[in-house]
Amino acid sequence: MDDIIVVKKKMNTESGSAMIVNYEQNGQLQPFNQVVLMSGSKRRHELLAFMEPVIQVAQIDERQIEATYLTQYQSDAFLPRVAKTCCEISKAKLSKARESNTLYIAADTMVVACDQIYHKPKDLEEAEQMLRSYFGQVHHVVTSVCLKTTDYLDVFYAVTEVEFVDYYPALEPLIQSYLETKSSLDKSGGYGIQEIDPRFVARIDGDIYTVVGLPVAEVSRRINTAIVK
Ligand SMILES: Cc1cn([C@H]2C[C@H](O)[C@@H](COP(=O)(O)OP(=O)(O)OP(=O)(O)O)O2)c(=O)[nH]c1=O
Repeated sequence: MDDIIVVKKKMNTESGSAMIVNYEQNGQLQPFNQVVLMSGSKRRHELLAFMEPVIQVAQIDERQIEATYLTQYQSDAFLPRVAKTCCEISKAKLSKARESNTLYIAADTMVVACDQIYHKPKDLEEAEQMLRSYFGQVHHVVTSVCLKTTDYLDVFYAVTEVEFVDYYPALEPLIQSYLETKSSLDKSGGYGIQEIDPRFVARIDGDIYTVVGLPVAEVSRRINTAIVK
């Protein structure tokens, strides 16, 4: 993709990596009388509840798509390479979305830490390794979004930078009690920013809802803008 455009780069951070980037745009949003959110994520359901969406879940092989596009984008720096790959996963979630008068929405969230993609942990041991690796470090959370009506496609990604505090021993019981909840297991990167102890977090640079799984203000803005056009 040569036509990647940085739409917004509002955050004046040291690394300047909190941003929203267009990936693919075609056509104009058409009138719709229902919204379908293609996601099994409870967080996304809550964040988009104001649109009263119908919920469907796409069955796709995310790891296969990931392998294909990480190869295709291998000349990019790691973060945009992952983010573009993440966009392809969101697109794939809508590949069978064909009903007319319907706005389809899909998203995908990936955590990039230590130059790796952190997926959902396979067990609590992996969740613990992921969680501990964040302390004293900066990592990035990418959420891609695909908006689709019959002749309209808008795919973009948002990046939020998250910094955890340096580890200190008094955090230990807080880490343990978070892991005991087991709620890390269904989350990319093994944690939920909305549920970890707030003392873990030193800084969030970007939209916190990008971390939770859907940059909902940007979604809402794009839909409204498209309607006005
Ligand atoms: C990093 C992070 C992720 N998450 C969640 C959001 C997503 O539900 C999940 C990322 O996995 P995804 O594969 O993006 O989504 P999903 O499998 O839950 O749902 P679907 O593919 O059907 O849309 O991690 C949080 O809730 N909080 C966080 O801080």
